[in-house]
Amino acid sequence: MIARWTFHDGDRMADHRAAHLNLPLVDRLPIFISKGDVRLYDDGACINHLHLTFHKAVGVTSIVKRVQETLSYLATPKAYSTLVQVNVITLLSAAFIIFTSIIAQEFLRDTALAQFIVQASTWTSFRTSSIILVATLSMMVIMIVGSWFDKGGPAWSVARLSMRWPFKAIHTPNGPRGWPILGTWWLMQGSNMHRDLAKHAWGGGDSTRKLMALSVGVTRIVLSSDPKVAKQILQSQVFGDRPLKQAASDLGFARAIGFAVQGPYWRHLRKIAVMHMFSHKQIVSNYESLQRETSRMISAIACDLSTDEVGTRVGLCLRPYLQRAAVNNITTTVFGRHYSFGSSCREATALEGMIREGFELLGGFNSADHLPLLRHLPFLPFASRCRNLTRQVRTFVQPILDEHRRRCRQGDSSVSSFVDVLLSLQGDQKLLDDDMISVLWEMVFRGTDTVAVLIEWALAEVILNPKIQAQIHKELDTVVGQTRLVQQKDIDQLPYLQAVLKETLRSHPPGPLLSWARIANEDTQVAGYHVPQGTTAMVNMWAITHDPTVWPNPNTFDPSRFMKNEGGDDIDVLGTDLRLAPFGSGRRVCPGRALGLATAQLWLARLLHQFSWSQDPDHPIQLTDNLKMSCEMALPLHACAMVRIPEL
Ligand code: HEM
Repeated sequence: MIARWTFHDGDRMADHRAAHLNLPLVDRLPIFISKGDVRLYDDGACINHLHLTFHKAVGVTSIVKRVQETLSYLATPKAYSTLVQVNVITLLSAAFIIFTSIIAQEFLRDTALAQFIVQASTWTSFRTSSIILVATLSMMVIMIVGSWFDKGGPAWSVARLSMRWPFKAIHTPNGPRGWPILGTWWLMQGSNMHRDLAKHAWGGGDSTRKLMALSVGVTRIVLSSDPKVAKQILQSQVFGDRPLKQAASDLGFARAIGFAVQGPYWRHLRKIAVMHMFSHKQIVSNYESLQRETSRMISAIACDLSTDEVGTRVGLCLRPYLQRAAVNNITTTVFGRHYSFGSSCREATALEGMIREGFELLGGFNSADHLPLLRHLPFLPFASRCRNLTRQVRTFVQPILDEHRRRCRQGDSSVSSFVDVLLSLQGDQKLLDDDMISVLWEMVFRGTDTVAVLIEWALAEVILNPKIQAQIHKELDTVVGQTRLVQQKDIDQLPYLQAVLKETLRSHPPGPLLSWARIANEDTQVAGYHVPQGTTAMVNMWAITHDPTVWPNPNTFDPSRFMKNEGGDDIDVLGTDLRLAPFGSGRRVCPGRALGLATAQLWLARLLHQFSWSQDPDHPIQLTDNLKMSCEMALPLHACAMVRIPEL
């Protein structure tokens, strides 16, 4: 490669090196250099080494440009948080100096040393720190007051200030006004966050429906509630990374598929996931264990069914059955192991505890993700909880890896679980143990609650709509009959059951905000708005699936909208059609979607084939959301069941 480049006066070296010459970045500061040391590389080898001298034309344009660059830097969130830190340090130093002079006066009294300390602190350090303090406080007050008047909250105000200086017209998205420093904090948490965000997006008209600006502390966010704009975000390479939350980072998830940054390592993991862990062959080979776990769940439910003294059926809380089956389903797939929950099995209890703790840490709102200074406060237990969990997970998973290795050495080369898949990788495909633990543990987190939550919602809707239940029973009896159990191969012949599941995914997407957000890795345009690098991008899938302009009568549970023979649209839910993309879309689409869907279809089919369900009069069903890591029913589903087809 022979690269030619004419440097113009005032050009930024760093940009040219990165953009045109493929040269290593030496400095990223927005400064203009007058002398340059340029090396040209071809395939890593230095082929030319030039010393260039630039002659700066000192004119009005270059001075304005220089001021503009400096102010742009000052108005970035990074500079803003530096300002806050300077302020805190200044306050502490001032307090320290006052304290020292008081002590000196008190203990050294009229000695020469005391007089020196008092004078020095009064006239030098104290004054200097006071000036810094007043200056930083005034800047903060100006920024805080300014941000109060700006749409989208303070993080957006800071970004706009940086982008628009001096007087550039940049089109940025609109959004609700935020509190100083905190921004629209109140909108970004709570069990109904997806609904609140949808109300704001719809309330602001077409522009905020397409793209709404929000701020939480220093985090600048854009949120889309429109299928076309959502597609633009999710399928773009620019939004191919995720913001690394403190929990994800402390739990080692930066080395797992969900949070690894786009690059050779992430591509390697995705390839392993697509080709080995979630390949059609692997999913088919899991059918047997899936059937076994489903049978165990159904037997447990059947075993606990009872009637009271007058023969009325007693209701069951279904959540524990679904959750435990989901954990076992995923642990047999991932580790090749089944756990006996509810017994005195210590491993099962530990596993349940770790999963619960992981959900709380990863699914909860952590202020330190948005105000990084808080991470340094020693009395917040978040970091130590993450460290404890990481230790526990390692202690739990490492022996499983070791045991699989031992079996392998003894000649057992069967590949039946994800652990086997990862251990069977050879050469440069091999992963380190710690990386394997992160990958496997992420699968356990992601694969566990989603399916259980989905089936709980599906059963609740079916029980509330007896006609729908009757139609599923009719379809099942026609296709499967009453003399055998549902098999995986029957699912294709059950279009109505599939439509019920799709309608559940539409009405109650398990990840209404697609769970984990994306981040812009460079400045870009979305829906005609400028979105700066580092902006967190979210999609409100719940808002899309409840938008009457996208789905007529969105609040009615109507599976026929997916039945072709009833005039419906049998759309693909795996990420191609953004009107219903509960598994996300693009390069970060859920790799476990086929497995998750196959599990949910079999569970629903078998639960409805083998039981007839009705409301528990003591616990009327309420369709209220509770958004945690996934969006579950706020009140767990209680229902009465009558056996239609016993476990064979
Ligand atoms: C009903 C079941 C499921 C639903 C609704 C669901 C939903 C999602 C969603 C919305 C995302 C984010 C996609 C995006 O950013 O575009 C995701 C990512 C992910 N899911 Fe699932 N999921 C399900 C089941 C599973 C299962 C069973 C597994 C694994 C065993 C799994 C593993 C993952 C992983 C590893 C990611 C991160 C992918 C990446 O960032 O590259 N999911 N899932």
